[in-house]
Order: sequence, then structure tokens, then C-alpha cells
Amino acid sequence: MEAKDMFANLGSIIASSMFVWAMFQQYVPYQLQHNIEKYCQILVRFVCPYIQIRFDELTGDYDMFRSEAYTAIQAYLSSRSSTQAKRLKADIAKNSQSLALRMDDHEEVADEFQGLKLWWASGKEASNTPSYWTPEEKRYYRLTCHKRHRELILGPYLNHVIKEGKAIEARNRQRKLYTNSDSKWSHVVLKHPASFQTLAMDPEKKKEIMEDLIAFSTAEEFYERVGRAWKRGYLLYGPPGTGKSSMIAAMANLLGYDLYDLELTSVKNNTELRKLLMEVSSKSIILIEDIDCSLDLTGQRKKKKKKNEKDEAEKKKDPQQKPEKEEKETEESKVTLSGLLNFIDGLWSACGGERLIVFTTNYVEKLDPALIRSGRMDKHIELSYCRFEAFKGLAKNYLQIESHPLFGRIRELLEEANLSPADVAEHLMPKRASGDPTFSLESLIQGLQKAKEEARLKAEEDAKKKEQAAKEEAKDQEKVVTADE
Ligand SMILES: Nc1ncnc2c1ncn2[C@@H]1O[C@H](COP(=O)(O)OP(=O)(O)OP(=O)(O)O)[C@@H](O)[C@H]1O
Ligand SMILES: [Mg+2]
Repeated sequence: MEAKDMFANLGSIIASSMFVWAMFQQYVPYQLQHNIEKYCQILVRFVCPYIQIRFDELTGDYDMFRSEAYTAIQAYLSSRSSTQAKRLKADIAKNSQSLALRMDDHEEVADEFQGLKLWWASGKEASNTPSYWTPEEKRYYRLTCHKRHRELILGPYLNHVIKEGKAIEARNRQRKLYTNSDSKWSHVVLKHPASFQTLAMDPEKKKEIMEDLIAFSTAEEFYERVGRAWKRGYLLYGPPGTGKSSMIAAMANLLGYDLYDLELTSVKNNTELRKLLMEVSSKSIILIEDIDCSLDLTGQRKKKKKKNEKDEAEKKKDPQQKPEKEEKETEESKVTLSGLLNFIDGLWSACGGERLIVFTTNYVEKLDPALIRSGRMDKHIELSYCRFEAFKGLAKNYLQIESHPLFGRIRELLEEANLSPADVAEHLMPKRASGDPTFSLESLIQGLQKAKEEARLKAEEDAKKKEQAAKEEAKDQEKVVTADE
């Protein structure tokens, strides 16, 4: 028996002995027995070198709420319980995606922190405020540790337990995919199989992106220290089918974040945008796909500038005339570039923290530079046509091969033809029941040859058009010169 058990039981042992003694004395009133036990406990507390901290499952008035600390401790202890406790309880918790194990009532597990030993015990007792909305029994965890380490335990250790417990909860919870319509979010369970393992791209680039994401998700203290809101913007750009959307799903899966797929075209105006964004929880990715199509973000500021110039000119002509203020109410009630910039920079977008804002586009050159400057879109990631390194990833994933005699030919062709990873993946889909990868690779070679040929024809056609245009321009110039003479 450990020393702390001896001390914990000492009170009851002394009390029981005294009770037996009292029985001998016969007819000891209940109140006296109670007092004997109480003073024995006080005595033990005085000499006992251990402290105990209790965390109740239910808190608040009338025990109506489940305690956050209790839930975090439960998650924290789950791995320790599964290796140490003799009696376990298993269940799939609400909003969780995996089986959670926890120690049964009146079990105990030990833990270590900076070389110190501590003990967690689970217990339950009858509720003294029973009502129809609270259970009859109240559960709790009790932490026992040596008095000497009080400061370390009450500060760093408990912070560590709560932080780690919450991280475990976040990893296990079911993630959600939110979409907006009628100025409200609705959600489904997010179950996308994409991961960074299955994403075919240059391994170095992939590693860099993963490290960047993990560094972000663990940098709460850094952001706090340097006084920045805990958010980061990513711009993913590249031709269709190069894996932009797949990468976003992989990001959400890697970090365990929820995904808010914001459809800007169905947001009425900047106010509605703000309202929607204030409802976004932390640990989430706010995604705006095809940003160049979502809004006239490229031209709106320019247009506005032109409009102001036009108003000024009109005013000079007729000072009485009012500018075209409300004339385009409908146009103005749309989400604007400045509204979007406010959303990225605004104070309210930082409420809750830990958010990624991701934009995707096929045409990065069309975007307003203000939108994609550092601090708004911090990291620009280009996803491009499939080259050999990415192909190897796809072959490993789809065909489970790491080499093949046809790889040499494919390598040459991938340098010459532009095929997106989506197109390459299509060729690698199972072609025959036999599962022989040669058929898929041959199909890919044909696809690459076709793409190469099409590119050659297009280049020839473009060259011809260019030549024709140059000839016509020369002719026009000749005409001008003759006319001048
Ligand atoms: N880099 C990649 N690695 C693995 N699979 C890929 C990759 N790129 C594309 N794919 C496959 O192609 C399909 C389409 O890719 P995805 O939707 O991610 O492309 P996208 O870049 O978002 O295209 P778009 O610009 O048209 O939205 C995916 O379902 C995935 O299976
Ligand atoms: Mg996409």
C-alpha cells in the first residue's frame, strides 16, 4: 500500500476503531459518532503530507452544467486509464468519432510530471440536490499529490492536464463542414479522405506546408507575445484539377479543424458577411473557393475610383447635381473588396483565434494585390501540373508501386506535357480486374502523348495567328505611309 493510501485511510481506520470502541460503550448517539469521525479527519489532515483536489462532473447552480475541467481531465486520463486501470468504461461520446475509454468508478491511475508522482482517482456519491434534470449520483475525479509540490501541481501541472485534455478532445471530435445560405450556417459531418499522405506533389514542398500548418496550430503563445491575432491566410492557386480543394480537406484533417465553406455570391452585403464570420468557431478553416469568380474583386476599387472621378466632373458642370449616391443601391449592397479586407484584418475576425483563411483561384494574376499581400494572405501556394515526383506519389497511392519499367518514358513525357494530377489520377484508376498496373501506365502514356500533340498543334496555331497579325499590321502601316505620300 502506498504511503498516501495509508494516510487517506487513516482517518476512517481511526474512526472505525473509535466507533467499535463506542459500540462497546453502547448507545453512542449518532451525532457523537459523526463528530468523532470529523475530528479524526481534521487530525489526519494535520499530520498527512498529501493534498487532494476534487473536480466535480457537474457545476453551476443546481449542478446543471457539465464541467469543462472534468471533461478535459477525462480525455487526459483516457490513455493512462487504458494502460493502468483494471476496470474500464467504453463509449462513443457525443460529437466524437472514436471509442473513448475511461476508468470505471473507484478506480485509480498514476501520472508523472517533471519527475513527480501523482494519483487520479474516480469516484461517485449520491447527489444532495436531486432534481429531475440532475442525475442521482455525482461523479468526480480526485487528484492526490504531496504538499511539497503544491505550487507546481496547482499551476503548471493542472494547466498541462487541461491543455492536453482539450487537445485530445479536439482530435477525437467529429469535424463539421459548414455552408452558408440565407445568412445562416448549416453543417454536415466532415468526412473527406484526403490527407497529405495521399496528396501528390513535390515532397519538399509538401513537408514545408505541413510544418507551416503545425507551427501555426501550436503557436498560440507566440501570437500572443508578438501581439498578432492568431490567424493565418493561405492562397492556393493553380490550374483546375491540381489539388487545391483536396489540399484544403487535407489541412482540415491534419489539424482537426472544422471547415466553413463560404459562398460569397450568396452573401447579401458586408453586414451579413460580418454576421456570418462572427459565428465561426475557433479551430476552423474559412474557405472562399474561386475568389476571382466570387466577386468583382479585381475591378471594384478601380470602378469606384473612376466613379468618384466621374462624380467630380459632373459636379463641376452642374454644382446642384447630387452624386449618384444611392442610385446603385443594389450594387452597393453586395459584398465589396473593402468589406472582404475588413473581414480579414478586422478585430472581430480575430475573436476566438486559431483560424485559417484560405482562398483558391485558377487565375492569381487577376486578383487585386491588396487582397493577397502578406498579413492577409501570408502564404501563397502554387499547385501545378503533375511532374514526375508528384506522379510517383500517385502511382504509390493508386497502384501501390514504387517503380516500373514504364516510369522512364512517363518521366520524359511529364516534362513535355501538361497534365493535371486529376487527369493523371484518372488514368491510374483500376482498368482491369487483374489489377496489372501496366494497363494504367500505358493509358497514362497515351494520355500524355495526346496532351503533348495537342499542345504542339496549339503552339503552331498560335504562331500562325501571330504571324498573320504581324503581316496585317505591316500592311496597315504600308497603307498609312502611302496615304501620307
Ligand atoms: N495533387 C493531387 N494529389 C492527389 N490527387 C489529386 C491531386 N490533384 C487532384 N487530385 C485528384 O483530382 C480530383 C480533383 O482535384 P481538386 O478538386 O482538389 O482540384 P482543384 O485544384 O480544386 O480543381 P478546381 O480548380 O477545378 O477547383 C481530386 O478528387 C483528387 O482525387
Ligand atoms: Mg477546387
